[in-house]
Amino acid sequence: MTLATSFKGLLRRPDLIQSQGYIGGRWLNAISGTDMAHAKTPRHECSWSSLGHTYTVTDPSLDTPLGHVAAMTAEDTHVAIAAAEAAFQDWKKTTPTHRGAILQKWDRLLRENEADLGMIMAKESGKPIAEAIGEVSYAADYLKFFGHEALRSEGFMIPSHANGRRMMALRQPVGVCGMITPWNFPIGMLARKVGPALAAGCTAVVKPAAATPLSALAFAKLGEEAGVPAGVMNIVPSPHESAAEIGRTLCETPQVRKLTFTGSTTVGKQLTKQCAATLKRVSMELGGLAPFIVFDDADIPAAVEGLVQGKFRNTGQTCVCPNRVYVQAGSFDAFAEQLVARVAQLKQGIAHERGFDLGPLINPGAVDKLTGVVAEAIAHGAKPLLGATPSVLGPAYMTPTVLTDVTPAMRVAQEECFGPIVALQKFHTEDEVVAAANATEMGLAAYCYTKDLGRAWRMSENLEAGMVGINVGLISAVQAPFGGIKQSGLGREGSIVGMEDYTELKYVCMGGLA
Ligand SMILES: NC(=O)C1=CN([C@@H]2O[C@H](COP(=O)(O)OP(=O)(O)OC[C@H]3O[C@@H](n4cnc5c(N)ncnc54)[C@H](OP(=O)(O)O)[C@@H]3O)[C@@H](O)[C@H]2O)C=CC1
Ligand SMILES: O=C(O)CCCC(=O)O
Repeated sequence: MTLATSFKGLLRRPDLIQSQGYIGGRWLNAISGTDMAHAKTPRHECSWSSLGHTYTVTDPSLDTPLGHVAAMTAEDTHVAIAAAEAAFQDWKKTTPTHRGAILQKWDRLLRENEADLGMIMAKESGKPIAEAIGEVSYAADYLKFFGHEALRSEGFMIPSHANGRRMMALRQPVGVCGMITPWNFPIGMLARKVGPALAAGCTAVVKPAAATPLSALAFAKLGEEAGVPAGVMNIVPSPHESAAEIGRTLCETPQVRKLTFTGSTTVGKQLTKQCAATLKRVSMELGGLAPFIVFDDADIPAAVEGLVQGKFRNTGQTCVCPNRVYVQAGSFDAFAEQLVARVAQLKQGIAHERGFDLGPLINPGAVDKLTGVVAEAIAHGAKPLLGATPSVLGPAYMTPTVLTDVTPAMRVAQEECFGPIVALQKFHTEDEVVAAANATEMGLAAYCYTKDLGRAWRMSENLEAGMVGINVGLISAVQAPFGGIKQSGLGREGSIVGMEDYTELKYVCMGGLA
């Protein structure tokens, strides 16, 4: 199966499908690399050809291969870093207006091609097509927002401590930035990192997730058309087997001055350690275990709807998805009943076909892992109100599942469950639920439904999370600072602070003045 055949008739612009990496403004095959024919993961099986190493990208909806993409390695990454370092010398000298205009054009190109980009994303990631197109628009919003923010990266004057001196702080770009992005938001997370980096005058080397290189390469293709100069953004697609060596290269190469990562906490910690040797700046957007708390005084139908929107976004594969649902005893039964009725209405099917709310998970392995978590919960006393049965749709599908009688010790309440599982726990008092919600090392998002204004403020202040939704289940927005506390991450992306991590503040003291 070739990429051209897989996408035949599905795209207005078939040229958005790129199978080569993008380095120094050129579309390149993998240099060569190790012989990956013996790679352990059959889903990313690699092959050798005159075109260089390639690996297979899969459609999780149909469980079929889509085609082959360049299997780049550390060797290609070094070339990309050198290209980014060379490009930085000119890019940092361009005006913010110039950089902003390129980002604005890129924003427009993303919107013009949203149907094609959505299709590419739906095919390789299994994200339902309407949601995938929504993500393209979300990504474009980041480019637009940081296109404007480029003009606002201001330093400041400092009142001098001595006559004849002037003191100021300049904002300057950090330099080459390494970026490692996940499969669950294949374009959104790229735009959230590349937008502020380029706006600040930095250059980038991106390692997209193995499962979703096509979205990243199509994004780069439109960046090229928008006028992003050669070497300013480089994309190094690779199979999972090369992730560790590429990650280490980005972390340990001194010319890379910053690393930004979105993904699991385990990998984030490893990358942070690897960055220590060169004392690199790091931004980490890691796993969540979000509590979703419903008080008796809440609008129960609104809370049910908020939970369904938040939990089932991207078929439950979002770091801010509610993971532990706490409902107060007085409304527990009504909430559970309404929830089950609502979840039963969700339609699941082939991601690139219209009309489905849920798609497959990223791969059959993810289904196996979550099936084990659900089975363990049931073995320890949890009761399925819905689902918990194998899907007939294919190996990467998981039936939407609602469990009750969940206890804090169960894995379903302890581990980030990237899938369509709702785990219900009952609580009695505000103090009890705040303690339970905070009893974790994770602190990304938290949600609370209540009509009591005092309680809304207390919960906003007492929940240990980087982001809190009160009476709302979807909180992501380009204007909002996105990020976690505790072991959910370091730094904030998006919003008016989103460029700070890509700039250095340089203090200048000028003496000998009258
Ligand atoms: N916070 C979030 O938004 C996300 C959280 N997760 C959580 O992590 C779980 C596992 O998902 P998974 O995709 O494996 O997440 P990972 O953290 O493994 O993957 C995220 C990114 O990191 C890369 N990566 C993997 N291993 C290394 C490494 N040793 N060094 C450098 N980069 C590496 C991946 O590349 P490659 O794809 O080639 O392996 C991908 O680009 C999910 O079930 C979910 O719980 C996952 C994705 C996003
Ligand atoms: O799950 C993630 O990796 C990021 C969440 C996307 C968003 O809500 O902005």
